[in-house]
Parts: sequence; structure tokens; C-alpha cells
Amino acid sequence: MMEEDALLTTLKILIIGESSVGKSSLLLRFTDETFDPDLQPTIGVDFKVKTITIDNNRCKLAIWDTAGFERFRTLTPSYYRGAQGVILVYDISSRQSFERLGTWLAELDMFSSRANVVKMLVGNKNDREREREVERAAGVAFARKHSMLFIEASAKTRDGVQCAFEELVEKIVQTPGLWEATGERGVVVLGGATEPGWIQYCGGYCELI
Ligand SMILES: Nc1nc2c(ncn2[C@@H]2O[C@H](COP(=O)(O)OP(=O)(O)OP(=O)(O)O)[C@@H](O)[C@H]2O)c(=O)[nH]1
Repeated sequence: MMEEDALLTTLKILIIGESSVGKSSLLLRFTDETFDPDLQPTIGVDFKVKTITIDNNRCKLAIWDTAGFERFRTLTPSYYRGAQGVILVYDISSRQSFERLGTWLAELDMFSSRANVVKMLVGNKNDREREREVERAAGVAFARKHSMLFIEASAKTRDGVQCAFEELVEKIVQTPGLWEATGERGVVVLGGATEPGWIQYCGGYCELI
């Protein structure tokens, strides 16, 4: 195995939020560089794996895309178990999806097995500027209140999508005790990942609130 192929660890990341805010679309955009305007609701859970390189360290991401519809959510506690990162999504053109964020955070608190899970708030569909119902400032304020990273994004135009995942992973690998705790064999020592300034990683789109 070549040195740059050494895997740092496998991280479990969850995507949660109301139905039709674009969770599956963000995942598809990130893993397959595609967008489907007629995507069907997720039933239960979808799962994709993608390997990315952060600070010269390769991380394998196991990304779980959960159903937003209550009736399709059957295995909730097991989705959350062991997750190091969570992407909480709302739709900037749906006030209702924003107002439900508290409920999703409460569920996360209830089922998450880690106290220091890294959270990213994503205001998706920012291509729908004319239909906007949630101001960016409201998203920032919510994220700040709940110690989350924040970004607006669009699975349709790909704006912010790569950045959302990369910043989340960057933050996870910089959080002591979070990823090492997976106890995987062959864990490689991080090189330079603890340096400050990771917020700038994607050209400053993401904000650490
Ligand atoms: N304009 C626009 N539409 C989007 C965007 N992201 C997703 N959509 C559309 O919104 C609809 C719902 O997207 P999904 O990705 O299925 O939403 P979801 O959150 O996974 O929904 P559930 O599986 O029911 O929880 C689909 O028609 C998508 O094509 C976006 O960034 N912009």
C-alpha cells in the first residue's frame, strides 16, 4: 500500500432533517456528482461510502441518509449509534423545515452515543432565492445557539456541498477523542490536522459559529 493510501479511520456521518429538504440530493451530489429533480423519498435508510483526503490523511466516510418522513423511520436509535458527525438540513424555501430543527436536535441528543458529535447545519436549496423563507442570518443564529457549523448550499447547483462535508470531517479529525475512539487497526497519526485555521479550508464558505 502506498503511503498516501493509508486510511486514517472510518467515520460515520448522518444526514437528518425534514422530508424533502434535500438530504438524499446532497448525498448524491457529494458522492456521485449528480442531481435528480424527481428523487423519491427515502424509505428507512440509505448508505453510501466515500473516501476523501483531508490534510493529507485519507478518511473513509460512511454516510447514512435517513428518511425524513416519520412513517419511514423505524430504526432510529441504530442510525445514531457511533456517529461522529451529523449534517442537519433545512430548506431555505421552507420556513416549516427550519422550525422543525429543534425537534431533530432533540432526537439527536436522545439517541447519540457521543457527547461531542460534530454538527453541521445546512440551509439547502439556496438556488431558490426568490422562494426564500428563511434568512441566512436566522440560520447563522440557530447554528450559533447550538454550537454547530453552518453553510447554505444547493444540491442542484453544487454550491457549498463539497465544503459542507469537508468542513465537517475536518472538524471531526480535529476533535480529540472523537475519531480515535473507533479503535480501528492501522490508524495513522494525523499530520498537521490540528493546526488552527481549518475554517478557511474551502475558501471561507463555512463558518465556525
Ligand atoms: N431547487 C432545488 N431542489 C432540490 C435541491 N435539493 C433537492 N431538491 C429537490 O427536492 C426534492 C426532495 O429532495 P430529496 O433529496 O429527496 O429530499 P430528502 O430530504 O432526502 O427527502 P426524504 O427522503 O423524504 O427525507 C427533490 O425533488 C429534489 O430534486 C436543491 O438544492 N435545489
